[in-house]
Amino acid sequence: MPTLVAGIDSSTQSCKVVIRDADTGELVRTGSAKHPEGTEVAPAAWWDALLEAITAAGGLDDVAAASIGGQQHGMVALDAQGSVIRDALLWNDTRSADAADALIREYGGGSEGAGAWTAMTGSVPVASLTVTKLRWLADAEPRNAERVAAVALPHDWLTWKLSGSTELSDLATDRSDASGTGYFDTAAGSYRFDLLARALRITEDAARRIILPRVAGPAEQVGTGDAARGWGHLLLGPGAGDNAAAALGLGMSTGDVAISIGTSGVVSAVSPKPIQDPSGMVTGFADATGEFLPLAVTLNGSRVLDGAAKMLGVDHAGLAELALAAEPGANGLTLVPYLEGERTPNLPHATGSFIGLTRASMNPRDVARAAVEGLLCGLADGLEAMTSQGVPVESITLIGGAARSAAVQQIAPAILGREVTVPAPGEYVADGAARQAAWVLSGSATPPAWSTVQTQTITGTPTPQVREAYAARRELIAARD
Ligand SMILES: Nc1ncnc2c1ncn2[C@@H]1O[C@H](COP(=O)(O)OP(=O)(O)O)[C@@H](O)[C@H]1O
Ligand SMILES: O=C(CO)[C@@H](O)[C@H](O)COP(=O)(O)O
Repeated sequence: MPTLVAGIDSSTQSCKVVIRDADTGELVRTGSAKHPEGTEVAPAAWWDALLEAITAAGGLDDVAAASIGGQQHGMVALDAQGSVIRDALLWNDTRSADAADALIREYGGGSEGAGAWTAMTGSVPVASLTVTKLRWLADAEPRNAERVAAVALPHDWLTWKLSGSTELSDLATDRSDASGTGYFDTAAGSYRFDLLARALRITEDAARRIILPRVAGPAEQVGTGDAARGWGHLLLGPGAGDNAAAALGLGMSTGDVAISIGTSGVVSAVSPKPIQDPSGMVTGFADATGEFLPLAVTLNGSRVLDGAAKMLGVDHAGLAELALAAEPGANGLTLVPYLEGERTPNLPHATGSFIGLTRASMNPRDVARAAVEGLLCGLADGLEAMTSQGVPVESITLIGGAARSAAVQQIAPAILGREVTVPAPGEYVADGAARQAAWVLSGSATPPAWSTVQTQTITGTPTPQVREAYAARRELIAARD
């Protein structure tokens, strides 16, 4: 009987579980369950979905270790009894945009404030980061803020739930997710209680009494499963932020870039040194192995295509067919896809716009093409921001739900100006978590060398004119919103 490990991806839209052979990485079974809609979610819904996905994956009775990768930044505020104080504000909830501005102003504002934050944490605060959500809580719901005894992130809280513990001191996380809070010094690898204090408008002494999950090493066991559920045999890994878990699942190293098109659009790259970008385009997070994982993240990923398909009355295959039937540039039509506001660039109150509609372009093919091109142009901007920080780019791998779109796969090389590789459809975040679990189990210095991911390489003729048109129109929207 092979030794089995479980990897979990608790992402924005769903929870996925993969069970793999710890030695070879071979996929044994899977399960998934949906998450509720919305940018404010009761963490209990993630727990229910995790239990459902575990059951769908055949349970954990024969599994030796598990790790969780999760959507980053979500604020899970706990009281002294370990109860959730209010629904979690997710990474894509923009109500804390003013709080982000205020936190930057308090350090000098503008480039001075942004520079101070990158020096302290690696990132400029935007509404996505937990620190801004805590400031929002302090200002909008002071009674709730007063009750905060611990702050966790989605993956930390779920790992704690898997353990069955109700002791706040058992909360544990990893560097990758801690680095996305905005109160963690990513370069030094330690919490900044002064920033937690500032966020909550309390003294640093009071902030030090708030429990933040212990930051475990990349392959450190953080507990065991809940014995009451029959999981006492299960070793628990520290888990990771979803993007860091994906990097582990893909086996990325310096020079490799992943472009993930899930709910978020993410450009990520492994870096041996911390990245600090005061422009805020690139966030200087950590990875799940001891290195760094700068990201450029948009709020508008797969749902741009979900929305376009719905508008055109087609499914995803139909949308891809329409987009591929159109010419590059969509007859002059551009979609600036800020449907949920935007984070990169930081335009939390922006809305989306079709620009350049004419009688020639007002047809389903060009609308579909503009949707795919607009989505990819936002990601190309993120890639450019990454290279401008000196991050090397040798290969680009497309992952996430919308990377299954034939149109995304075919049009990406033209917009990015580089070939892309597309791995077989899979759950790379959950796979990375499973690899971490196998690493924890092995006790070895490096993650297990599972067989490499099979990929297909796709090339295309670059279409810089499409990006130029997009850039000009993006600036119109930035000036407007
Ligand atoms: N073939 C496809 N073409 C375009 N989008 C797709 C396709 N298949 C799935 N998606 C979209 O991918 C998203 C889910 O991807 P996923 O990476 O699991 O997201 P998340 O990690 O944010 O929960 C959904 O918005 C879904 O509609
Ligand atoms: O905010 C970020 C990263 O900074 C997002 O990438 C979230 O981590 C959500 O990821 P998906 O659920 O869209 O994959």
